[in-house]
Amino acid sequence: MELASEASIRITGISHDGEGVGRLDDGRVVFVAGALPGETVAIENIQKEKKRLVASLKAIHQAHPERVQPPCPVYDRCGGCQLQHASAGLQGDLKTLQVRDAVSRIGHLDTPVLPTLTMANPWRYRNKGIFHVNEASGQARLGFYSARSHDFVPASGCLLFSNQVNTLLEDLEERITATGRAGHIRKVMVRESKATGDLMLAFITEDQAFRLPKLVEGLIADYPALTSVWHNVLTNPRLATGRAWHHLAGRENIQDAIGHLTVSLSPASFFQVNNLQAQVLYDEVRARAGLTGQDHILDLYGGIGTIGLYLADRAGRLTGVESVGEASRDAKANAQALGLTNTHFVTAKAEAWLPRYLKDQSRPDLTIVDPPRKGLDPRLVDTLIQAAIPRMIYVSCNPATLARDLKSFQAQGYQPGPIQPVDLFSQTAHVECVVLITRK
Ligand SMILES: C[S@@+](CC[C@H](N)C(=O)[O-])C[C@H]1O[C@@H](n2cnc3c(N)ncnc32)[C@H](O)[C@@H]1O
Repeated sequence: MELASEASIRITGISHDGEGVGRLDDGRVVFVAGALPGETVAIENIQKEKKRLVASLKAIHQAHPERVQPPCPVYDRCGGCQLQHASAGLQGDLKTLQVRDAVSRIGHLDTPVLPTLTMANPWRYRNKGIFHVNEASGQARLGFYSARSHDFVPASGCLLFSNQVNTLLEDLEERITATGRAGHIRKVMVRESKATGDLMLAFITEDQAFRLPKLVEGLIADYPALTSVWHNVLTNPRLATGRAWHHLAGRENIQDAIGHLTVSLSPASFFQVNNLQAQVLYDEVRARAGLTGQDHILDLYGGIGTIGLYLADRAGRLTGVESVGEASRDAKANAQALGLTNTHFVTAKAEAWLPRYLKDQSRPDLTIVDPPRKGLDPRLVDTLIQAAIPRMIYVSCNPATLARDLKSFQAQGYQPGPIQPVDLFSQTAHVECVVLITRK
């Protein structure tokens, strides 16, 4: 439904999706992609989208002094980045604002939010990407979808990936086209080790079998850096990848590193997408951990064990809990490779596992939680509170659910310390946060 054609407004805030936020003359809030706080802009196509008003940016009357020209040629169409029109410094300030807004508006908390730790060089940092395969007039292209749509945008040459990955993607477009069977492949996943330069590639299809073995043989022969190739079967289109992984060629795992920690990971395992900033994030965890060398650390939502293993030199004992079996197995292998004997990794849902564990084990000295965007399961929050867990470090990739969960902890006698945002996702609206939560 279109409500008014045009208006001129002042942008006063930033949404969690990176849109500028302002008000129409009648006081209603409107979200404008591409507009920055402090700017005066002309907007058009003011429409209701779900429960909010959105508008297109028509012209900028007064630009933010740190507005920059987005370097990506498809930025206005691609849904991957939202903040390329802001300088790197301004992106950090906007993320700090986003976190402050979530903490006060959703959490109703006065917890301080520290300035966001940003990257010195905020480009070509991503170590993983999932690209849609699109076929038009017989030519296969790899790319992303526009924001909130299935409009395909070609993305070979993406500035968040290395030249090596972009070269592979461009060549892959030609090779997939040459098979004449582009429709067989829905997506491809690429992982690049920032430590070794090795590449892992996965072809994602709806079919149970992968039917282009010659494509794999050719790639392995021509790309020495391509050390691992997989097939993933995706039957639920709402997911990024399916549960079934079949090994096609090369090694099963790829090695990568976060700071001093070298790890091995399989294709199904979660790994922070930005190695350099993951180290900054983990150092922030370490700075809050207050470890004595004897402590028992519980690393919930542990992935391949990286946070716990990063701290293991200062721990007496480490228990990791992760719901994806492949990731837990990687965690065990990683601990073994490091020669650690004081670690234990469990495949389980943290909310189901913790109550059972606490029945016959003493409370951990430090509990780390690092959930996906939906935040902590309410049952886990209840268990942590009931057990009077003394010290927790919450690592979050979603300020809104972090604020919601902090509110629950604060209401039950916990004190969140200052929140440290870390920018692991430069050019996008996403931000990671670390906070220590102690029992009063
Ligand atoms: C944001 S990642 C963090 C992983 C790890 N801490 C790191 O820094 O790489 C969240 C992890 O939680 C896992 N996960 C999701 N739901 C879970 C649950 N209910 N219980 C345990 N782990 C879960 C995911 O598979 C994923 O590996």
